[in-house]
Amino acid sequence: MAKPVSIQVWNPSGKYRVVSTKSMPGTRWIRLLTDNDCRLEICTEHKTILSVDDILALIGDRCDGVIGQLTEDWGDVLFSALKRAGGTVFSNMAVGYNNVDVEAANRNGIAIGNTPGVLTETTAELAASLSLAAARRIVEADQFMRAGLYDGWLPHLFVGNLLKGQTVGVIGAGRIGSAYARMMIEGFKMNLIYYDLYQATRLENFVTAYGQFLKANGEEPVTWKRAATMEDVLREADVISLHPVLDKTTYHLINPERLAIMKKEAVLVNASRGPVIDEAALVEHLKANPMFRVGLDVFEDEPYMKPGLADMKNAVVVPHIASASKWTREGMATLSALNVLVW
Ligand SMILES: NC(=O)C1=CN([C@@H]2O[C@H](COP(=O)(O)OP(=O)(O)OC[C@H]3O[C@@H](n4cnc5c(N)ncnc54)[C@H](O)[C@@H]3O)[C@@H](O)[C@H]2O)C=CC1
Ligand SMILES: O=C(O)C(=O)CO
Repeated sequence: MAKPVSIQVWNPSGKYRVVSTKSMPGTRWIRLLTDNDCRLEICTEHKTILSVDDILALIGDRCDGVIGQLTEDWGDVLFSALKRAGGTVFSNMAVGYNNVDVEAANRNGIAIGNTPGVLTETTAELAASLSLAAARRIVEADQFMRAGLYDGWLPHLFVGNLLKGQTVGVIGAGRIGSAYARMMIEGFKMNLIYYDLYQATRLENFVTAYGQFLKANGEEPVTWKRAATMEDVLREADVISLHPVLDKTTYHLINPERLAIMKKEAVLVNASRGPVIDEAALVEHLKANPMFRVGLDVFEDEPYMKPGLADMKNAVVVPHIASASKWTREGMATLSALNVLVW
C-alpha cells in the first residue's frame, strides 16, 4: 500500500478528477480545468522528484487524467494504474518525452500530450546564452571579479572566441535547433552547418535570404550547408549546439571518438537531454583540452554531474533551466491543462 501524499484541492465538487504531480506557474491552467468541471488535486509534497509509488498514491482508485513532469518515470506500472482508475490521458509538462514509454501508454489506451512550441524561443535563447558565456568565459571572469582578483586590464586576460564570421553547427535542426541557428546567424553573422535526419528547408531559405540581404548592404553574406554526416558538423563548426530528441539514435551521440574530431577551441552546448553526451568522456576531454569549452543545461544523471565536471573552469553549467521564462512556463502549464481537456 503506497504512502499517502499531500495535496491541495481545487473545485472539490468537480466531476472529473485530474491530478497534477507538481504545482505549475500561473493560474490560467487551474482556471481552465476548474471551469471545465474538473476537481483538481495538486501534489504539495516537499520532494523534488516523485517516485512511482508516490504517483500511484496520487492516482488512487479513480482518476481521469494526470499532468506530470519530465523527472517522472511514466511506464507500464503508472499507465496500467491510471487505466484501472478509469483514466484516459497523461499530459507531460515538457516537449521532450523520453521519460514516457509511449508503447506502454498505447497498450493501456492512455493518450499522451506534450508541450511543443511555447518553449522554442526561450530554450533557444538559453542555448545562445550558454554559447556566449562559454565562448567569452563569462562565468570564469565573474568568479575572478568576485574573488577580488582583478587588479587591472591586461592583454591576455580572459581571452575567448569571436563568433562573427565563424561557423555555427546545429545537430537536430527542429523547432529549437532552427530558432537557435537563426539567433546565432542574425545576431553574430555566423555561417551554418547542420545535421538532421530531415531537411530544414525553412531554415535554409532564411539563411539564403539573409545572406542576400547582407550582400546587398555591402556585408559578407552568411552561408548554410546541410551536412551529410554528423562528423562533418563536428569537424567544421566552431560552436556546436545539440538539439535532437533523446532516443536510441542520439544516446551518447557525443562520444570520445566524436570529441576527438572537434576543433581544439570549439564550444559545445547541450540544452537537449544529458545522455546525448557521454559526460564522463566529456570531463576527460575538458581536462585534456583547456581551450575547449562547454555550456551545459542538462546532465546525464540529473540532478548529479559526473565526477570532475564541477571542477572544470572550461564548463558553464546551469540546472536544466532552458525553458524557464515566465511566459513559457505559464504557456507550458496552459498547454498541459488543454492536453487533458481535449481528451
Ligand atoms: N533543456 C531544456 O529545458 C529543454 C530541452 N528540450 C529538448 O529539446 C528537444 C528538441 O525539442 P524540439 O526542437 O521542440 O523538437 P523537434 O522535434 O522540433 O526537433 C528535434 C529534431 O531532432 C531531429 N533528430 C531526431 N533524431 C536525430 C538524429 N539521430 N540525429 C540528428 N537529428 C535528429 C529531428 O529530426 C528533429 O528535427 C526535446 O526533445 C527535448 O528533449 C526541449 C525544451 C527545453
Ligand atoms: O520541455 C522539455 O523537454 C524540457 O526539458 C523542459 O522544458
